[in-house]
Amino acid sequence: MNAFSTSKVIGIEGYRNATKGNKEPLDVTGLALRLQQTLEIAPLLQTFCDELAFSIPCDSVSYRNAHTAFKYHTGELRAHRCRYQLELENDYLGHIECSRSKPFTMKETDLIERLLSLLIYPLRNSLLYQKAVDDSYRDPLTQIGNRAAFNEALNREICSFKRHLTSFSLMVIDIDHFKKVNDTYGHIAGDGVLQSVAKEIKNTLRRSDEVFRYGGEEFVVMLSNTDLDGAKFIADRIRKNISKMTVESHSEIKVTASIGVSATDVIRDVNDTLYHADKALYQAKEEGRNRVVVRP
Ligand SMILES: Nc1nc2c(ncn2[C@@H]2O[C@H](COP(=O)(O)OP(=O)(O)OP(=O)(O)O)[C@@H](O)[C@H]2O)c(=O)[nH]1
Repeated sequence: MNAFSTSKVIGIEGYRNATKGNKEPLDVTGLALRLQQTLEIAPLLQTFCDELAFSIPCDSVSYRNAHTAFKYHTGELRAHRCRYQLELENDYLGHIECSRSKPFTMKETDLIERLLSLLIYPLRNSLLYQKAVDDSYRDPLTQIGNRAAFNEALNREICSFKRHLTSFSLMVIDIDHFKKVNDTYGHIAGDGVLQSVAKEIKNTLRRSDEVFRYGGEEFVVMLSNTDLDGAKFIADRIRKNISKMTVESHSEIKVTASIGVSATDVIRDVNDTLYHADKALYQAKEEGRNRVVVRP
């Protein structure tokens, strides 16, 4: 048997067409209210899937958003599928796909479209909310996490250390004589340097490690499950890579950075790890810059 597959773009027009002549006992108001109870995308989709399962037998439902890379999947994928691109006033809201082992009837796809039409407004609100949350944790210049994001990540690591003694290391990275870069080449060039440094640090790290812009020309790197030796090795590599990097559109600018490193220790208070990394940074500055100083 060949798989039946349908693909369609659905927006508010889809709703108007799908509701024409539909006799399904769908509690539109009740569902609309339930869908408005959360701004989190996963619980919203869960509510939608529960309603869908109640109205139409489906083996799987998956959602993905190509703009945010968010994915949601429930159930087991089967051969017969109907797939919709969700749009509202030309805003792309993602793709949703339902599957099962027997074909969907026209009446069923009409009902799916009706349900989707109830989903799209709450979904757009969720996506806008998620974007606002993401933006509040991101530095707009370098597109890496900001200080608020770092504070959250640090709290998570501190809790994990207290509960399971999982070690972590911190690196504080400060660009040397950055004021001189701004004074000599201008603030736009200075911004370019910050972007290049953020990119260089990110490219040097493993995927599991995170870099944040702590403020001004200072960055913090969080290395989970990494001891002091491992952190020093990575810090040396970052320092070297920054000193060799080329700043886009300003190849004449040479940049170096000083790095202070510290790690958790069972004897010392875990809350002081940042303080010690910062102290190590000051020592690196005092000792002549463009170097890594480790403070156990
Ligand atoms: N272009 C640009 N400059 C910034 C930004 N944030 C902070 N700065 C500049 O960063 C510079 C920091 O200078 P200082 O704190 O004196 O440090 P420094 O010149 O790097 O000297 P050392 O750290 O001692 O090596 C100041 O000139 C700030 O104006 C930014 O977002 N963009």
